[in-house]
Amino acid sequence: MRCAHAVDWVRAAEGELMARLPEGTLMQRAAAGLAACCVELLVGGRQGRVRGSRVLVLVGSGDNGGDALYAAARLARRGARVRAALLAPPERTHAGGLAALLAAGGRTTDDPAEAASADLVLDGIVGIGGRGPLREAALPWVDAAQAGEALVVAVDLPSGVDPETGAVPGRAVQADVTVTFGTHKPGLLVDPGASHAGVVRLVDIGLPVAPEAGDHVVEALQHADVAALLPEPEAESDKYRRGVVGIAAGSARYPGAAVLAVGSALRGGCGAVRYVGAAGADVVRAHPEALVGDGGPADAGRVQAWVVGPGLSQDTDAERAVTEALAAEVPVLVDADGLRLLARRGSAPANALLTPHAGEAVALLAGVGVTATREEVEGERLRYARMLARAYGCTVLLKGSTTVVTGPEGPARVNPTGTAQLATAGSGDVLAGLAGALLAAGLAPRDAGSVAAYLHGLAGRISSGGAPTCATAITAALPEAWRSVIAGDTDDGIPPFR
Ligand SMILES: NC(=O)C1=CN([C@@H]2O[C@H](COP(=O)(O)OP(=O)(O)OC[C@H]3O[C@@H](n4cnc5c(N)ncnc54)[C@H](O)[C@@H]3O)[C@@H](O)[C@H]2O)[C@@H](O)CC1
Ligand SMILES: [K+]
Repeated sequence: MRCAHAVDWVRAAEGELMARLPEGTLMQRAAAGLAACCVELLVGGRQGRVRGSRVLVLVGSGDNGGDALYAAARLARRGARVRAALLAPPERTHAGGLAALLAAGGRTTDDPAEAASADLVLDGIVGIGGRGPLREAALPWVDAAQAGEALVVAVDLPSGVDPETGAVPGRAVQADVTVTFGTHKPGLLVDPGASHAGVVRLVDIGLPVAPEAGDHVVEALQHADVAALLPEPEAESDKYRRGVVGIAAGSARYPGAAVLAVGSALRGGCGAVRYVGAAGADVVRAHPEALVGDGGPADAGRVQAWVVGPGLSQDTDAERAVTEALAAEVPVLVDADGLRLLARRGSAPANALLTPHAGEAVALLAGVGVTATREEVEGERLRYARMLARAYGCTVLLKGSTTVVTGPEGPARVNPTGTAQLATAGSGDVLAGLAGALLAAGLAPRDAGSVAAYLHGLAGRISSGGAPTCATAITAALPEAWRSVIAGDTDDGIPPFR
């Protein structure tokens, strides 16, 4: 599991550690890790070696600039031609770092053309002390670097990305690689910040970051974590013991949503799928193994979890389905039209899992008296997901370029497997059915939501392979995604936090 800690925690943990270590130890650990990563990139890059390669360091006024300068000094000692652009006045530039770089043969520069011709640009403008967008003085350098061929390596965090939220309030560095110290920062794991970070490398500087300590605020599952959560049939299992999921979805106008949700639920690890709603004939035709009833959730017989909402419409039958599913006293996943109906109530049972996209999140927020736009939700998805979880008193899975799953308390989970190819009609219905099946199989709402998002993202990648995909193909790829997780295949192929 990858964990991210809040900035205050990082500063406190660094303070405690620094008090026990000789001065400068942590910065040297950070700089050594950063330099090692740059060496690897330069050796693997167009120069094929460190000696003679051109490195430009963008240096801000804080310790982030210090890290960058010390790392650059190490590269200069190995023969790189290093230039430093000092973006802050000399008295606010890290003195020790600058002295080390000059002693190693590096020079300062005022010429942004250096950024255009560099092999590697180090962004040491701001780290966890950064607030707001890139400032004026940095722009010519960053523009030249991004227009050129250089690999852009962000030090701790791409400058211009909010460390806590991942918000990008204006211009920010677009990094190829981010080398972060001690722990991930939340802004690296959540879009839009995550999309600016490129591949994220973590350098251990000795902070006590074990997930078991529970000090982190954001976490991202990896293959092994998901494998440990997946339901597995036991020798004595039968379809009822494995769990039955009820699906109240689809309408005369949108039968496809029901067909898709049932199809993914059938591949989601529970024992049986019961369907109720207006699309029974279509569901049976597509999935003869589904159990189909004509009443509402209250007449459906026993299930271990409900999924209510995909393609349901918002008429009185739909309203009844939502009311009955919520009253069933089993975990209930509410999606799509179900969310619009739920917004009118302004609350949900504690074992509910709400799965809005940003637009539905806006409606849910309005239901509890909060006005926000879609763009605001997408810009600060951690904050709004948490706000919804607290207001409705249950677990919320906020879909989007980084899907966030969170309860009212505890770390938020962000999904690392997503791909823009998942933004296709019916994809949400597939996710809902899959998560509902996992709920019925006994996973807690947070686990069911995050495991479903993980598998759904993998299946999207498998079915896409870079080409457009569709909801039916995503469903068909779910077994392969599941197998790759339990086989312990490497998850290196997943660009981190994209
Ligand atoms: N605290 C520690 O023990 C360690 C800190 N480390 C490094 O130190 C960094 C934190 O250092 P600082 O606390 O000095 O903070 P930063 O270096 O992140 O930046 C703070 C400085 O930047 C200015 N600033 C804020 N927003 C800006 C913006 N948008 N544009 C330009 N300037 C802006 C502030 O006025 C302040 O002078 C970490 O990100 C990490 O790189 C590492 O060396 C590891 C150890
Ligand atoms: K930085």
